[in-house]
Amino acid sequence: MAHIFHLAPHIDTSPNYSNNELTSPEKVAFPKTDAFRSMNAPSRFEGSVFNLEVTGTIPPDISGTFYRVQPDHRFPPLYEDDIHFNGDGSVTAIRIANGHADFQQKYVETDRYKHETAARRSLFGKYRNPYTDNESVKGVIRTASNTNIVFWRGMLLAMKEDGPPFAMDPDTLETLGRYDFEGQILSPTFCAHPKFDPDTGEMVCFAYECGGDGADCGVDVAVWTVDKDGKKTQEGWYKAPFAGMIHDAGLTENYLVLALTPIKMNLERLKQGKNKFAWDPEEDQWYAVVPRRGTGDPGEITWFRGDNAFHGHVAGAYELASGEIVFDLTVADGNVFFFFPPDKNVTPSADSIAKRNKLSSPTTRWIFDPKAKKSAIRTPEAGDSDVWVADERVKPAVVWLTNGEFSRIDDRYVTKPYRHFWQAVVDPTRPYDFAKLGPPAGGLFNSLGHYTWGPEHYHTGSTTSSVTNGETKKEKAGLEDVYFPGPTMTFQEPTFIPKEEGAEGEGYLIALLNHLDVLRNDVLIFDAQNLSQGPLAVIHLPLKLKLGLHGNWVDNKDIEEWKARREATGDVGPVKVASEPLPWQKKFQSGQANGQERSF
Ligand SMILES: C=Cc1ccc(O)c(OC)c1
Ligand SMILES: [Fe+2]
Repeated sequence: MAHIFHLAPHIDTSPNYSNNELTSPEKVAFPKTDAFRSMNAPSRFEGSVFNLEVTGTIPPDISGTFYRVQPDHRFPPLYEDDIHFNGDGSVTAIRIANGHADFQQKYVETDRYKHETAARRSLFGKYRNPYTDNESVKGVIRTASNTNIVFWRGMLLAMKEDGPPFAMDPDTLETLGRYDFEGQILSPTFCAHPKFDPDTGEMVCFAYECGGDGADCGVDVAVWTVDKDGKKTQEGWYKAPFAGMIHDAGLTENYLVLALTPIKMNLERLKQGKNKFAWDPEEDQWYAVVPRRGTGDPGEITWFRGDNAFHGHVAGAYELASGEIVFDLTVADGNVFFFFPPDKNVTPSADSIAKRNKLSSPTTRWIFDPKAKKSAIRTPEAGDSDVWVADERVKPAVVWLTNGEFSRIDDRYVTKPYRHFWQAVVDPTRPYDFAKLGPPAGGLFNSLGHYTWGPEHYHTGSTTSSVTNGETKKEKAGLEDVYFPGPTMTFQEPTFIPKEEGAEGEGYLIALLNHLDVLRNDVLIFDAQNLSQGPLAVIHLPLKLKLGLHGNWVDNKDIEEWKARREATGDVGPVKVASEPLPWQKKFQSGQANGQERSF
């Protein structure tokens, strides 16, 4: 009898691509590339699993939900060489109470999702490149909402920096709609890393490439504060020195620090249907110190520049009594985004060989003086707008060779001196079963680390003098507590679960574990200050998720309190989603749009 694969050989052998482009929308074979292999093979699962299997004991005082988001392409991409970051946002909820855990997962129903569902195929093309889209979706918000999922005033916001957030119901994961802060924020782009001030309840957020239709490769940057009652209280519009990526930020009592990474957009390249970003190995890494209560005057920002490097994620940030800002993040010494190599038209001399596996990514401490002497410069990209740059280039104050990424802290210490941080760690000295597994999808994050800054780096309120010395200290700057699970496993980003009324760092750490051999995930829970003893509980998922980006823990008390406030009879009432197209869409509809000419 003929085997099904002989009757329908295309399932196995014929990818539905020719010349890199999708040929037939009816077939559903995904590319056979690394972006869709191993842990990142398409999953597309939506649903729930009640009462997950557990080994060990989930501490009974844990009561809340771990929300996280992953890119997970719903359909084969229009281009065979598509990247993981272009996948549709799929949100996972691990709900924990009384020692039990339940699982739910659902896609964010963005405008992109709705159009592609109706067509049963991909319509949006390359990562952040509308010139590669199907004609039928010109003028549609293209964000996949796949990078972060945060809890804000009783709703979940699914975020990606290329578009506005989408609001979801924390209980059902139903998508409520696009969220525009009740008409207060109408920018075409937003951020995936808003910061929450634990003292004031404010959300401080930002956007880049936000001056046009969200795809103009421009230098506009905006910063907003929304107070705890949802009212926008501050807005400042600025120009960056060049059109680069601003992915993460740090918040102190008085400043937002933005990290501008030398990975650059280019409109000509975009119009040619090519990559949005290209690594520029000849450009500096930049930081903008922006006052939280600023107005948009270019002189109120101080830009700091240091030697070329690639920013990872921010651990903590705070101000010293001297007024200087301590800003900690991982900084890699080369292009982490190997899929955005240098553009030969921009940097002809660049060495384009991907050397990601050799990158070093230490936790790097900078000390910025907001009162540093600065001068106005002009750049071709910023045109006739002044960019105020500190006269002295910056060097790291401390370089701690932690070799990880996805730094997290106890979020109650955002804006404050902190001692503890956690990372997904790359430990190349540990065994990895390469023969069986091939290259590790997403990177060799084979360990989880807990780091405690030593006494000389922990700045209690009494620190008054400048700690800038111009000399970079390369050192083990504190205690290292690392857990390695075995040669067939990697971790995703960890998230801290605070103990009620606990001191800084007192609580648990939750993280997804990837089993690369059997392609399945577990959720591990650790004593946050003793990772090396191993997990307290292993929650077994019966399926493989994808490699996600970011997640956050939400206490059940907050979920319940806001649920009551969001009832029709509650003091706040139901979430009000956007009711009108964004300004750039209205312009597009009236025919004045920046041209997105390319058609398919
Ligand atoms: C660093 C992560 C990062 C930056 C930009 C993105 O669009 C993204 O999508 C998942 C992820
Ligand atoms: Fe991020």
